[in-house]
Amino acid sequence: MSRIEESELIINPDGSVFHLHIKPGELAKNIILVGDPGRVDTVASSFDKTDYHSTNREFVSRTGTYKGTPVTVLSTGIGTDNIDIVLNELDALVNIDFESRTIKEEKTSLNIVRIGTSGSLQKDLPVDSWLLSHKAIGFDGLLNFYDGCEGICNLGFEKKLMEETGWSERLTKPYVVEASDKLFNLLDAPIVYKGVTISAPGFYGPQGRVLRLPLKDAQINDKLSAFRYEDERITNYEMECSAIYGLSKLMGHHAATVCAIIANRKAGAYSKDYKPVIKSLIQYVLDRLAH
Ligand SMILES: O=P(O)(O)O[C@H]1O[C@H](CO)[C@@H](O)[C@H]1O
Ligand SMILES: O=c1cc[nH]c(=O)[nH]1
Repeated sequence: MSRIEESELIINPDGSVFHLHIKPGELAKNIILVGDPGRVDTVASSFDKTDYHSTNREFVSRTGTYKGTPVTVLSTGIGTDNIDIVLNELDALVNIDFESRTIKEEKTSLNIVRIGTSGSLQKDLPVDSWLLSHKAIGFDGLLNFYDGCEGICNLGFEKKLMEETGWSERLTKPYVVEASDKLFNLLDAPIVYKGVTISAPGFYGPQGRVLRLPLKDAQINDKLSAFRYEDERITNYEMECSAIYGLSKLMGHHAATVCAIIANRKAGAYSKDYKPVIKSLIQYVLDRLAH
């Protein structure tokens, strides 16, 4: 087994991994990812007890138990570039031996649930609802850097999407990846909307928002809302799901994203107060994980 060099897997003097500042053994198998560091204590406040905590940059974590089930909650900050750090370091914590710097023979598979906020692309998908992402479309391009990505992507969906939107050559190629069946089924319920989520590499132009700068394609959101692939439609925008789904699949972890819809882009509406919606979504996810 070849040794991973100091420059490739950076371990801090206290034995924790470079960005997350978490040590092997301090991570639960059930992981909740949130974008906002301020959301971490909203999750951890429901724990029976907290055993470990860490803070570095936007990466804040708490590990404890909820109704006896071990859970780690970790903030990712915004964007799929951060997800590259988070997923690689979470995987390293369980699947690389930090002493010998070698990949472990026996792999651990994590359950990763992202609880986020999102903007709807369909008029009938109201603000303050919950949406579970069956598929994610990465407008960010991150997964395209990893070998084997074609093997886990829906190439037919990608092709039709590029054809129907007149995808510009100047943009990175979109990739389409699925949630883990196991976690999707665990989080599914009649009150939860299901859909296909775009992860955008920005909040404004990349999600079709115009403040002062005009877009290259002013019709992009209309095209995306009208698009259909088999029986599925594109439902919402956020900024992390695609990379979580893609990297989890490549590394052998389970992942699902469930978001509170805080804006309806077609109706021009914004939630009056999304915090209680997120709070009840957190409770819902914790109860499902502890079931
Ligand atoms: O509320 P979070 O989890 O951060 O999710 C959404 O909110 C941020 C943008 O405001 C992006 O991270 C997007 O994905
Ligand atoms: O419209 C929205 C709302 C939340 N998060 C996003 O990325 N987009």
